[in-house]
Amino acid sequence: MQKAPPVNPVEIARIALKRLVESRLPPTPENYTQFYNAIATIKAPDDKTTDELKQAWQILCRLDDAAGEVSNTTEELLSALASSGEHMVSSLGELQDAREAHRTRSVPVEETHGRLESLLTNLIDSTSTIQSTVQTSHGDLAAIRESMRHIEEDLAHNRMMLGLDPLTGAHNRQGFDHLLAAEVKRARRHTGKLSVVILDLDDFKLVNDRYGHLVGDQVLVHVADLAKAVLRESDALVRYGGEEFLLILPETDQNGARYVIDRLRVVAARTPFMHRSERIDVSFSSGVAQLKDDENGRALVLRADEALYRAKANGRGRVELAV
Ligand SMILES: Nc1nc2c(ncn2[C@@H]2O[C@H](COP(=O)(O)OP(=O)(O)OP(=O)(O)O)[C@@H](O)[C@H]2O)c(=O)[nH]1
Repeated sequence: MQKAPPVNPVEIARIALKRLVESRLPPTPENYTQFYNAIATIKAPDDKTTDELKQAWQILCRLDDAAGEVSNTTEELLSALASSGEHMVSSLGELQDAREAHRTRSVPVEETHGRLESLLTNLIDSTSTIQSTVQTSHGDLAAIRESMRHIEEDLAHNRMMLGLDPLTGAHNRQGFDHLLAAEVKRARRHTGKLSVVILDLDDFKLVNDRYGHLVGDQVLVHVADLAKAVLRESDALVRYGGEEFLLILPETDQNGARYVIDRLRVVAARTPFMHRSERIDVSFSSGVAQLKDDENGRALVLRADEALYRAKANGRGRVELAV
């Protein structure tokens, strides 16, 4: 699988930093800006597939919202119809009583009596027609409500699949924005603790070159599985780039995040990927950032990315904490 082209400023900033490190220029703001602008110009988001995916994602979210609203409205309609149905049944009874009372009273005016009786009969007829319509609509709406429930389930499933990377089963970039925004919000409401780790496999190109892309893919799946085993239920694993993963760690400070990385390193060393009885060891570099007050998700990820590139520049296989 090829690395997706950059689609947002964080991605562009990430590549700019990488190129800056590779070119061995001092990381001054001027140099950074120059690289950023150059890359933003060259690598504008032009990948149709990614754009289409993004649109499909947005449509799905909107559809999901709309389905929720229709479902609520239907529910309200159902209860309104049920109560007005009850109303009609009781007025029907009242009308019948009135007709009965009128009949039993000896009213001499025959004509008035006749008119009144036919009026009451009409009223009874129309009320009973409305009542049977209400009954039919009630059945129809109940059926619509049931199919809406199925659509909601399908949409939820599609949205989940759209947010997952098909190779590793980790969340993909599409699902990531949504997840991170939700976790930043949650952190603000609770303890405020949230850390993000970006993890990049070292010299992964060598694995592909030596064993082929398919084996490279299997190694990526292996690493994702190890990460999933190490993470808590509430943590999220994102396939952030080709051979890059991002961990969202709620309720976790920098030290906790570092602990998670160390655990993953130990587990990866103990459980190497085996290819035809040959051991393929993977090492990774990582950058950790803990959410600051008044910082948004993008800025948090950018700081983790900067830390990652320091880890790469300082010799690989290491973890660096963001400043
Ligand atoms: N098999 C496989 N390889 C991938 C995938 N996505 C990216 N890659 C490969 O990952 C490699 C990344 O290479 P580089 O960016 O040079 O990084 P690296 O070799 O890991 O070296 P450093 O990151 O600098 O330590 C390339 O060979 C990509 O083809 C994928 O989905 N499957």
